[in-house]
Amino acid sequence: MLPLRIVRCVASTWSPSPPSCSASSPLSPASLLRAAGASRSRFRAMASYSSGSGKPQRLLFRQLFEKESSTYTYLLADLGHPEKPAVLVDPVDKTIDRDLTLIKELGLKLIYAMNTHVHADHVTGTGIIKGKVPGVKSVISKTSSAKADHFVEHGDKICFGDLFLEVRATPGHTLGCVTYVTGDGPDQPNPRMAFTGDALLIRGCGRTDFQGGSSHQLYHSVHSQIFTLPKDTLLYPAHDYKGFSVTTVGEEMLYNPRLTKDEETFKSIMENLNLPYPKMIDVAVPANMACGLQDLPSKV
Ligand SMILES: N[C@@H](CCC(=O)N[C@@H](CSS)C(=O)NCC(=O)O)C(=O)O
Repeated sequence: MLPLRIVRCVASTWSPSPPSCSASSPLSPASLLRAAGASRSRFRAMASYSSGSGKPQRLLFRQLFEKESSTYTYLLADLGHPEKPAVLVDPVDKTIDRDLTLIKELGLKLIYAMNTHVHADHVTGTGIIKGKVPGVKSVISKTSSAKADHFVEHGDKICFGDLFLEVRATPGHTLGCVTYVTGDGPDQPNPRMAFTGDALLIRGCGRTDFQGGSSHQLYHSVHSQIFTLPKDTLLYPAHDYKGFSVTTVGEEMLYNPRLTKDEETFKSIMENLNLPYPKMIDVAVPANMACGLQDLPSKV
């Protein structure tokens, strides 16, 4: 377990011209913060898999679903980098083989298996992935107090190739929840994309009745860290129970039935959800505090 931070930004506000990254040596600060210099003509040859503006994008993006817990896992990779470095956000133990087969078929190099928070309804796939793919590092927020290889905090950047994700602290569903947001810059995905975990669900939000949850914190997290993103930012939650797959900041600011209300009304809504505890909570939380069997021997 290394206390190594992935990249620490000097301030919690985002630079308009963020540094570019490279995954050739993912943990070296020099490669993580390499000055922008990649050839734009190289980008034009890349296939576009993201829902961008028509301009060819270097991001490969896949939304993957685990149906028992209604969990979304996200695969992102930099196709513009020779190694095609990739990250998985919120992998689930039950769908690891599917995800790793896809990564292999697409010729990607998985470097980080990341969690938005300590999940209560399913066991994360990060620990088992580490055992199956040598070199993959697990990532979770420091505030979560869970085990992982790397702990991130608000303001950090997680680089894969020349793309990166910003870390935004969005506590409220749990104390350690973070939202990962694609970078702000000319060669980063446009529109931006935010992986909100359980902080913001489509037309809903994460419950706040256990794991250090707080409706006060969640209200302020969403309003200060998610609703301040550009309105066309695509929002991808960790769960959906209604058949939705993606939303936008603008859409949720208009139509989210909880977070469009004033804070007192929001608190009252959250106090009266009356949801049963997740079926797997007693298994999932202890396992996920160890990042899902973090220290399994390799080649499980
Ligand atoms: N029935 C499911 C758990 C459903 C649930 O509680 N979902 C959580 C996110 S996973 S901890 C939640 O925050 N839901 C908010 C909502 O409004 O539904 C199970 O037993 O696993």
